[in-house]
Amino acid sequence: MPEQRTAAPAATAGELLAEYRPGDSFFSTATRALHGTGALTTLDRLDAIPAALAEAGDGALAMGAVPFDPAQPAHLVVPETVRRSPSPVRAARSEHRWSPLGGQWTLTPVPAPDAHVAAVERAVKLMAEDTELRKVVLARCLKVESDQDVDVATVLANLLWRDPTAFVFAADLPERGSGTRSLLGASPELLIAKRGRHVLSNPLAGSAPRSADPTKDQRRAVGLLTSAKDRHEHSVVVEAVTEALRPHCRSLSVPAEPELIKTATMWHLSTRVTGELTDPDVPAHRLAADLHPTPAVCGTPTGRAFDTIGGLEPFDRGFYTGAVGYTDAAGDGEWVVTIRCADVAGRALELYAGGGVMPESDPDSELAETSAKLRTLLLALGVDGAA
Ligand SMILES: C=C(O[C@H]1C=CC=C(C(=O)O)[C@@H]1O)C(=O)O
Repeated sequence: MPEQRTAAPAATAGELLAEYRPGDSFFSTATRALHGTGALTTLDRLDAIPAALAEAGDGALAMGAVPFDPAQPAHLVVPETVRRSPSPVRAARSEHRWSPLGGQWTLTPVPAPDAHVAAVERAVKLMAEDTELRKVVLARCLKVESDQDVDVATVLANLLWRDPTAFVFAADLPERGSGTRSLLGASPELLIAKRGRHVLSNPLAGSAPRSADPTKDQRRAVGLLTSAKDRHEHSVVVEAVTEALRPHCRSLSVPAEPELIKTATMWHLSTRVTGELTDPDVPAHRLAADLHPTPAVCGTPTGRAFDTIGGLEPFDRGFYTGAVGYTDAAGDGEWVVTIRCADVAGRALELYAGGGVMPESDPDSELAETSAKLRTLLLALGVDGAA
């Protein structure tokens, strides 16, 4: 295999965005961005990354996406060329504007909103009958079709413009028919970041929609922070993340109380779990695989929740609620939870949003929460419809 080429760094993430073409890989955090073009090789398993990177040179990295179902193939690429931008991505906001996408849109919810409410009711009933089942994350899909090909680069730029501190990504996916297929999103949730000995995971769970009215917005934030149901939902995820990281860490720090974080559309309860690895050679993707799927996207206990989701959701999640990110040749990397995302091919997009269902969940509020979460992508498309 030829070695991966590292292009001269770009001054800004906006410069990288301007070079992005469908089929490329893009990943940005609040402080830096990466753009991969071409493919030296593609891989369908995370554990194939170290051997591929050993052939691709000292500074090489692999990028890509892992589906929700760990038994399904991943789609990872060792790009031919990687270009980085080390500057804060926030700057990208002043560099370009939100751009409209042309075309007429048709929106089809799958399942219909009433059916999602019924699925949540069913999950609540299942948890009442079987108290071992403590949490199930139920999602819905919104099929969005345009009368023209979707301009993937503009959707990506709009996502970054609205949420410059989110983890904004574009990953190439295996084609369904003809043409490229991409996974695009702006996730607020860090599954794992690993640098040398240090690891950070930032589980989120417990949500409230933002409001344009500042007083209402603040009230919702305080309501979330003091909600017993949301704090319970959050603690289940923190517990699972801590348990998955503990065997790898010689020290682990877990704040006792969650804090609030906000995206352009949502408030979330957030906990930053930090640790020091016993073995600094454990690569980032291995930690991601051990953490995935957390109860932020699946439930507790994992196997029971996974089967319940299979019985209640009328679609295959595919790459939604998987993980997306990169690992470099040193084993360092960042993997985020694939939420607030869309699977795009040609004129069609599939948008997804879900929420953690607890024994005390209110089904109508769960539906409203998924509608609010879908707005991340709808705003990037410029679609102003009720989801
Ligand atoms: C599953 C999703 O969100 C997860 C992440 C943050 C908060 C969540 C919640 O409050 O339910 C979910 O666990 C999604 O956005 O589709």
